[in-house]
Amino acid sequence: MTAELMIGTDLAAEMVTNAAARAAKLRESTGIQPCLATVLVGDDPASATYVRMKQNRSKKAGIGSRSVVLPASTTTDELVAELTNLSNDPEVHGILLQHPVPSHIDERAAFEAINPAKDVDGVTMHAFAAMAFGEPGFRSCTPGGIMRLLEAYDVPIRGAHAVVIGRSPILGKPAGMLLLASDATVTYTHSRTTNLPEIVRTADIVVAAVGKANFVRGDWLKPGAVVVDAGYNEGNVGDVHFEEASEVARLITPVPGGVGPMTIALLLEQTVDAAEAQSETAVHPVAGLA
Ligand SMILES: Nc1nc(=O)c2c([nH]1)NC[C@@H]1CN(c3ccc(C(=O)N[C@@H](CCC(=O)O)C(=O)O)cc3)C=[N+]21
Repeated sequence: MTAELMIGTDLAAEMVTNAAARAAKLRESTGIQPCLATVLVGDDPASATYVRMKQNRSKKAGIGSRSVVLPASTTTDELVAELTNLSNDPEVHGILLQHPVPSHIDERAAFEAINPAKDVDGVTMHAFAAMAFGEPGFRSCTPGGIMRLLEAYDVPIRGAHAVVIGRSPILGKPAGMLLLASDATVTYTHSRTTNLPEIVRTADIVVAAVGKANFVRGDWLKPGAVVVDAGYNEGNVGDVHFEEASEVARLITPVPGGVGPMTIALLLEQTVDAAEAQSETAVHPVAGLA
């Protein structure tokens, strides 16, 4: 092991402490209790575990949570109706629809039913455009968390070659956009990419977001590369073969304790951002869009 660890746990704890303090202040000054609604469709046990983790962490930070659990047979229309209700509910400030939803549901249509002012998980087209244009706004939580981690470890991004492995709508694709907005040279790779190891070998920064355990091998890496493992495979296993990679990389995120806690910390931070913004625009929460 020669790489230094990029640890998310401590930074995430600091972010959650700050979010909790802001939540308490908002409560005292306005009586508003920041509230995150989570929506889980179907009964995938891993998804249920993640949602529970998000709720527990919210509660500890003094952020209220509302849990909506819908059967796997839920239709797109029914899910859209539920998300529209939450979007119009003045007591809910942030909405998280757990991904993935069952395959018969049009996930994009569901995401777009989330009021952009409450899109604290950064899943709408509105949020994506803001990330792509480098404008302020809610970040997809894992990509946003990754950027905060890279900043905390002073990783140079401008001019660096970042290779993103994976192009999912809330992970790989926005991660690449945020890196591009910070002046990285970004290469997107995915399941149809040919010569993947050769491309990864040219990367200064690798973001692994494919959802395949131990997929990225040590000999795919340029010596001294910065490796961000955004994988969350069964048993807390990342997308990067950690032991091999840590012999070659300069900096690497562990799994667990790397990107995961940053994801949840950003979710809570953005929920408080949303509650603060909505407290100032009580009638039309979607400032500028109403
Ligand atoms: N709309 C949506 N937004 C998401 O952000 C989202 C999602 N859907 N679907 C599922 C993935 C997965 N995800 C994780 C968050 C935290 C950890 C995490 O904190 N993991 C701990 C280990 C787990 C533990 O502590 O037990 C760690 O890495 O240290 C993992 C995975 C968010 N996701």
